[in-house]
Amino acid sequence: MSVALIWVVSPTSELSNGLGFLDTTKLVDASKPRSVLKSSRIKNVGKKYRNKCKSCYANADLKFGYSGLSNGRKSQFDVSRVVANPTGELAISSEQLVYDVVLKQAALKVGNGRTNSYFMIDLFLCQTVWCRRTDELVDGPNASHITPKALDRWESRLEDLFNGRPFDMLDAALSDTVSKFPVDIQPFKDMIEGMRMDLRKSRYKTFDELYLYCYYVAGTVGLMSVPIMGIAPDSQASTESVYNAALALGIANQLTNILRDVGEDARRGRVYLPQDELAQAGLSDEDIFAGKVTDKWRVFMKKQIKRARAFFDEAQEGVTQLSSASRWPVWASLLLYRQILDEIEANDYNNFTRRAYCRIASSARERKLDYSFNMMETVTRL
Ligand SMILES: CC(C)=CCC/C(C)=C/CC/C(C)=C/CC/C(C)=C/COP(=O)(O)OP(=O)(O)O
Repeated sequence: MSVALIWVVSPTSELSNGLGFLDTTKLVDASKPRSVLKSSRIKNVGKKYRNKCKSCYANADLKFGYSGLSNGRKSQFDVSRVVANPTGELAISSEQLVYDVVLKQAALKVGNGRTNSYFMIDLFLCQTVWCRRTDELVDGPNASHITPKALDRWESRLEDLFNGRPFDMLDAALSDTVSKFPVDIQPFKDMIEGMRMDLRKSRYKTFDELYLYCYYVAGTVGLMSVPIMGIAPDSQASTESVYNAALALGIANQLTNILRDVGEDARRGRVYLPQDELAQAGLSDEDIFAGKVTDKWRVFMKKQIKRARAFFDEAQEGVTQLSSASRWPVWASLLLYRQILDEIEANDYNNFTRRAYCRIASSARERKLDYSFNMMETVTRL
């Protein structure tokens, strides 16, 4: 089971118009028309987000007052979540907006994961197959033929399968899963939106923009997974905090992927790094295309790695709350994926021409991963 889940938790996927936003939503510009969804979000922003606590967000430098899941809940609406967009207008951060989806998911009843393990693998596979097929649309062999229209068709197929009208056998398997578990369509739609974003965009001005992309392509997978994995019956944690941790794991994985693949992405003309942070570090796209490891690059990378680790830390707190059947494989995947960050460091931050791999457990002890192993042992005893 563990092996299956380790791979199950690796699809790349993404969020949509369903979320009601594509770029940061303006708080103050009343002159432009907005959708009803956007307006209602804006109205509720103080109420809805005042208990939100994450801070591994925004600027890797400035906002590392990170406070995790179990502490640091803020009693006031967090002003630091309101960011200024490049034109100087105040806007709600992507993290705030994504959190709205977390709250929506958390309101659905989650089971305790007391399901036959093989059955659970089947369910995961259905979901993973769908994520993989979605990802293949923009990353697979036919990617150059994929248009926004094709993604629209994929989305209506998704709606059909959620309504019990699957198109093919694979859709039918997922259709069956979503009829048995409290799985919401939103993260699935949002993943398709991530594919749309990938079609139209190859640069991210700020971390806020990148965060949204990471939610679309990976955070969604975390949200989709919780209802199937289930929460431990004796867990004292709130459902919201478990979803938050799942979201954080998706974001952490995607940020890690991005840092690992800088060179590969640059060769495809893509830079998934916040442009403003590159500029602050005295770097530009040209430096990335040149692919030279300089001191400036090392400093920049250290901050990016620190941020990714903060998301892993946040995720870690939620893993122990999962049902016992899901805990171990999620832990294993978290530890293995986080190791990629160590590998980037070990490669002296050369992620232009050297690919960082996560080494498999057998060599872990020589690689001084005793800590990780102790953690795994602890978790399996829980
Ligand atoms: C922590 C709690 C409470 C629950 C866990 C919830 C889960 C399973 C979260 C994991 C989410 C996840 C696996 C997101 C996908 C992340 C990602 C970047 C996958 C990379 O996919 P590929 O495209 O296959 O990567 P490669 O580029 O290596 O091929």
